[in-house]
Amino acid sequence: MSIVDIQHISKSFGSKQVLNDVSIKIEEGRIFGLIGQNGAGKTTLMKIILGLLKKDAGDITLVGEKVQFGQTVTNQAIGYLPDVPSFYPYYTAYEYLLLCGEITGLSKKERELRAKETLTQVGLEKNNKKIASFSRGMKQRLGIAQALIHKPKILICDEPTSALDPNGRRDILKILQQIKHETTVIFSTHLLNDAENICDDLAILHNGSFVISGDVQHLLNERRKSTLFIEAPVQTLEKLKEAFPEATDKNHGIALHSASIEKTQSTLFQYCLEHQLVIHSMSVEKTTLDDLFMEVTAK
Ligand SMILES: Nc1ncnc2c1ncn2[C@@H]1O[C@H](COP(=O)(O)OP(=O)(O)OP(=O)(O)O)[C@@H](O)[C@H]1O
Repeated sequence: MSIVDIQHISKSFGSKQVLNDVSIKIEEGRIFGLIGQNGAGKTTLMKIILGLLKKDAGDITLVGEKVQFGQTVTNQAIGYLPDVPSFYPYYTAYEYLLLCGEITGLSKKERELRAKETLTQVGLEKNNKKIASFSRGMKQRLGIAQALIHKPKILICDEPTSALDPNGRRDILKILQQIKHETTVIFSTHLLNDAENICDDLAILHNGSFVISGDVQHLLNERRKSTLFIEAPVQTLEKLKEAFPEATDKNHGIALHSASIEKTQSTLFQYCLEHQLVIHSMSVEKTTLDDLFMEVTAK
């Protein structure tokens, strides 16, 4: 079931058209990656979903309700983590979440419970220090806890990993993966590796339009490459190069290009068996999100 339905959204700033008739349905219980280069319009679209920015045309339906600019009814279903979240530095994480819970209208008992639950979700439950001493990664995790305090159906994160080191990024991606069954995650990024690691679905925004969208694994499988890599002892590689003259050297093995990977794979296996050749590994070159992005944005 789609939890967010974006239909024919357009938005310009002066003469600059940032979004040009974009439509997409976002499915419940999945992680949706909104991918695009800097300035592609990701934040603009997120702000329109949040009712914080006026669209020029189109409609957005969120959990069955139409999003209206300036009205916050639909935001009860959303938790939002801006790209640079700001906090009161002299609070502890727990105190800060109690305050957020109060602003959201939770009762004292509910906010105490939710503050503890969300801190556990983001791995900050044992931290009693003031937020001022937090690393960027800890602040980002606290930002997620704050966005989840009212148990939203959707979490929108704007570039949540962009400013983090590898450990901080890994922590955030892990949290997003853990919560997706309860909270549909929409996150924007230009870090293709992060998107490939955790997104179920994605859409790539380029020149104001979605140039491609869909299930990530499906999109990558559709573009499966036609190169086979073989790693083997030197003697085997030499014999294979004689038998398959089209093979080229690659790293510590050989690469074989073929229109029919399966056929080549089986011919090669057969050849190795017949000649009693040992191979270490045989793999099909993987298409990455980076490859896909380059392909669809080059047009
Ligand atoms: N309030 C505004 N007034 C004028 N131009 C704006 C405004 N907000 C955004 N823009 C322009 O719209 C374009 C898209 O901006 P947006 O912030 O949505 O991109 P983004 O994909 O989120 O980029 P980034 O990854 O750098 O955050 C940019 O060229 C930006 O300068």
